[in-house]
Amino acid sequence: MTTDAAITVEGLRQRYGDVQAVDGVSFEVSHGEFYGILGPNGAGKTTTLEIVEGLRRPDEGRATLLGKPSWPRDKKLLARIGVQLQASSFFERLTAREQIHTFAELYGISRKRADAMLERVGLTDKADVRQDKLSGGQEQRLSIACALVHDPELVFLDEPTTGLDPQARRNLWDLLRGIQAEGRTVVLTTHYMDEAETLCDRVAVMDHGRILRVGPPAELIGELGAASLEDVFLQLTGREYRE
Ligand SMILES: Nc1ncnc2c1ncn2[C@@H]1O[C@H](COP(=O)(O)OP(=O)(O)OP(=O)(O)O)[C@@H](O)[C@H]1O
Repeated sequence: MTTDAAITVEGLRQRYGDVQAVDGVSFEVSHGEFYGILGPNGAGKTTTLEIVEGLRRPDEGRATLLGKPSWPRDKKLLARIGVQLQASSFFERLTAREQIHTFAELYGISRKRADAMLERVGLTDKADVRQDKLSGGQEQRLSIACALVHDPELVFLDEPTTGLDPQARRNLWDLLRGIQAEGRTVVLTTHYMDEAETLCDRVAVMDHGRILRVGPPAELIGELGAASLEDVFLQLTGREYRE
C-alpha cells in the first residue's frame, strides 16, 4: 500500500460475541477522494468506520489516517478529522447556534467561524431554533456543520441522508459535493445506491463484514454488465439489495 494515501486499512477484524461484524477488511482512500462504503443493514460499515476513526480498537488489523495509526487515539490527529455525529449525540436543549458554538469552543475555534459554518449549510435563519425542533434535513445539516467547524482535512459521514425526503437528500448532496470541492477527503456510508452512484469517486461494496468489490460506480456497473449499482450488488451477492 502507498504511504501518501489519506486512509489505509489492512486486515481489520472485529467480533461482537457470536457476530463477526468485520471480517478481514482492507482498503485505501486517496487524498481528495469521495469514497463510499455501501452495504445493507448489519454489513459492518459503522464498525469499520469507528475503527478507522480511532474510536474503537480492532481485534485484528490496522488503520492509518493521514499517515498515522488511528489507534491508539491521537488527539492531534483527531483535530484533523471531522466525524458527523448522529442527531442523538447533540447536547440537550440547545439551539442550532448554541450547538455549533459549543463544538467550536471544544476545538478552540472562533464563534465567527462557527456562524459562518451555519451560513454555509443554510441554517442562519434557524440559528435560534432548538435542535430538537429542526426538521430531519436541518438536523443533518447542523451535524455536518458541527463536523466541519474545525476545518478538518478528512470527513466521515455515516448515513447522512437516511430518513430524508428526496428533495432534502438532493440538497444535502450539493452540500457534500461542495465539501469535497474544497479539497477535503470524504468517506461516506450509505444504504442508498443512487447516492453512492452520484457522489462517490469509488465505492466499496460490503456485505457480511467483507468488502466484495471496490471501484468507480460506472466501472463496476460496466465490468459486471449491470444496469445499476443495485444490480451490481445482486450479482455480487446473489440476492436483492432491498430488504
Ligand atoms: N456494540 C455491538 N454489540 C454487539 N453487536 C454489534 C454491536 N455493534 C454492531 N453489532 C453487530 O455487528 C454487525 C455489524 O454492525 P454495523 O453497525 O457495523 O453494520 P452497519 O453496516 O453499519 O449497519 P447499519 O447500516 O444498520 O448501521 C451487525 O450484525 C450488528 O448487529
